[in-house]
Amino acid sequence: MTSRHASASTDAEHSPPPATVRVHNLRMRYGETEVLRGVDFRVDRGEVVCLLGPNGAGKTTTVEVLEGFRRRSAGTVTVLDEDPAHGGESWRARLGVVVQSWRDHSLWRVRELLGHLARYYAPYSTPQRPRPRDVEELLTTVGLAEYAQARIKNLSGGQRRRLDVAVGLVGSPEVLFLDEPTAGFDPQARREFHDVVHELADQSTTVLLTTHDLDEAEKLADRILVLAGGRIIADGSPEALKLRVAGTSEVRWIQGGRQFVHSTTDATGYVRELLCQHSQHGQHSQHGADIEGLEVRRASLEDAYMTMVRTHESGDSETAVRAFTEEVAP
Ligand SMILES: Nc1ncnc2c1ncn2[C@@H]1O[C@H](COP(=O)(O)OP(=O)(O)OP(=O)(O)O)[C@@H](O)[C@H]1O
Repeated sequence: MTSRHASASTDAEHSPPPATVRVHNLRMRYGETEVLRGVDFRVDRGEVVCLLGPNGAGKTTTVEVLEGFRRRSAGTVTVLDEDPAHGGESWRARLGVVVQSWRDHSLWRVRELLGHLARYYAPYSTPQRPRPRDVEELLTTVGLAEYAQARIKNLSGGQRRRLDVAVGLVGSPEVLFLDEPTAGFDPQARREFHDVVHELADQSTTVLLTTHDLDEAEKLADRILVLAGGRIIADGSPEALKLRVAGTSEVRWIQGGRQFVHSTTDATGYVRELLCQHSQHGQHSQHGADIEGLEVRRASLEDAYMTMVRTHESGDSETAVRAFTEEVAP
């Protein structure tokens, strides 16, 4: 556990901070497909929250709705007490955004682009939050000082991503949305980025980021949200989620040539039931195949998450939501 997590929980015990982000019954439909089916969560001021979920779960969609870039199908959403669908320029200036792919301005030089964006934020400066951030300092913070004069098109993927992060930070945002910010980062850049996020949180900046990296989520997040099957199926601190799965085990077996995995808090009972059910059906049962390769092991957070993802990807998202909610959700 980092000191960041410790101090956040101590503060929260004394006075709950105001919500920066409120999402209630958010729904999003693309044509016939309903991607978000009633998403509920809140993010308090100064919290770092990681949104996890398998590919296509709707993480980017959710973040884009919060940023005001995408109009939701239904539900109530506020960010800094405004509905993002109607947020004006002064609201937008209080937000920082790092999108997943951003490929404009390739002929600009790094310092030139940041300086240009910085000027946009100057009218929105307040005594509590001077805007913009100092561009030279920011270049150093994100490790781009020696590339200040480079043209953006000549940056490597990881350097480009560092610039994306700098663009998100230049306006000294009160809330920062980051969509897979460390994709393409080398380990050093990743660690530096984690330090930046910890500093932001210390300055009461609210951070919502998506990632596929559970290790990163565990290091950064005060709270983890897991989105699957169109809903938030787990919401808790990394420690709380780990504690909840610490008592669970994973039962794996092969039947009819297929691998099965089930998470349970009662591995013995589950295995007994599994074998009994099977022997009742007998060799000529409708299942028709023996259980082989039976294995029981204690599940980690990653195991539990992967079980949910596998079930989800097999097309049985209702079961995935149910299974993971039973085991993990608070
Ligand atoms: N503009 C769009 N029109 C139609 N379908 C879309 C659109 N944008 C996203 N989708 C679909 O909505 C679903 C959710 O996409 P989204 O990008 O929000 O998921 P994600 O959780 O961010 O995925 P990943 O982890 O792969 O980035 C996907 O099935 C995607 O194909």
